Amino acid sequence: MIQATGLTKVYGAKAAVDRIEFEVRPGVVTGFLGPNGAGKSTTMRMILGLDRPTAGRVTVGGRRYRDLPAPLREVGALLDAKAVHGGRTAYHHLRGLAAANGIARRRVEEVLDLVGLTEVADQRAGGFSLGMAQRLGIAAALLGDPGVLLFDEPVNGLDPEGIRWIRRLMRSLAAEGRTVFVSSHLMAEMALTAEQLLVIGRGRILADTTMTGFIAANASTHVKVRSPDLITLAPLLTARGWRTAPADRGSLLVYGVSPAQIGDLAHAARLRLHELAVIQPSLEDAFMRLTADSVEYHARSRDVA
Ligand SMILES: Nc1ncnc2c1ncn2[C@@H]1O[C@H](COP(=O)(O)OP(=O)(O)OP(=O)(O)O)[C@@H](O)[C@H]1O
Repeated sequence: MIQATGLTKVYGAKAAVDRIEFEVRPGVVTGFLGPNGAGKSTTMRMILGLDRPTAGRVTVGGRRYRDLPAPLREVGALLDAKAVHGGRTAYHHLRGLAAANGIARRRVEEVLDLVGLTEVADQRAGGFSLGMAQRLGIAAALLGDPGVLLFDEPVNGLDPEGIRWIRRLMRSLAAEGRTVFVSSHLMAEMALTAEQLLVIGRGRILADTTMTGFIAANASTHVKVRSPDLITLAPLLTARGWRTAPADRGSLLVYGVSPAQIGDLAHAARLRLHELAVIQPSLEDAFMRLTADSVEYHARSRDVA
């Protein structure tokens, strides 16, 4: 369990993290989302004792990181996969960490095997691809068999097989009763991995809820209508007070209405429908709507292709 109370970090005149309160519980994967500059890394760094809070506190299993007697056995973290001494082999990197933390040599072999690096254990980590470096970082996080795991952008640079592997790993670590806290900008991936969500914007908590609750609360289902008679159909839809938005060619999105209502309307007007589909909102839809006011650096729409 990770607990923050009144957690604050001020840089100069700016509060990067502003009196936040949260609990990250064991047994589920909790996603940590926020636009660029929202305060995610600062929060993770404070959890790991790498930054000192300006005010408030954050604890792991009831204790601040710096008060943990054997930190690696309590918390494992992947923050920056490339922050490895490049001249060392993967094995020696892990062996050094294990020795410094009183962890048996046998465990080094176990974690190498777990992340699929056994065959390259004797190669220098400096020559590793980003994907291999991510795996090595994960091996280091798992070394002390900790109950709490933090992953900052863990799927960066991974191929689809690697992404799927991480997703399964995180879910199985949570299913074993561990606390798994993961940040990512990849919404579709997060939607598949996390059950619980913590959303931050401009240093404040914007949402602390389940994945399904978050999407339901911040985005609505809508219906996609494709019709060769759209020119006639569209005004009939808006005349009913239904909000519409253009979709791809020859189709419209209609909000707050069922497919049956649209089908009946089209039938009564003797208009043809070629497609009528319920579109479930995505995590990205919900996230964009919730954080629209919290984004630090907006691209002006005409700057975007
Ligand atoms: N060492 C520092 N000195 C001054 N300002 C900082 C420092 N570290 C972070 N900040 C500022 O604090 C805010 C939060 O930054 P942080 O890196 O925690 O955001 P983030 O949510 O991790 O962003 P990203 O998604 O871009 O990684 C930003 O405005 C950032 O510029």
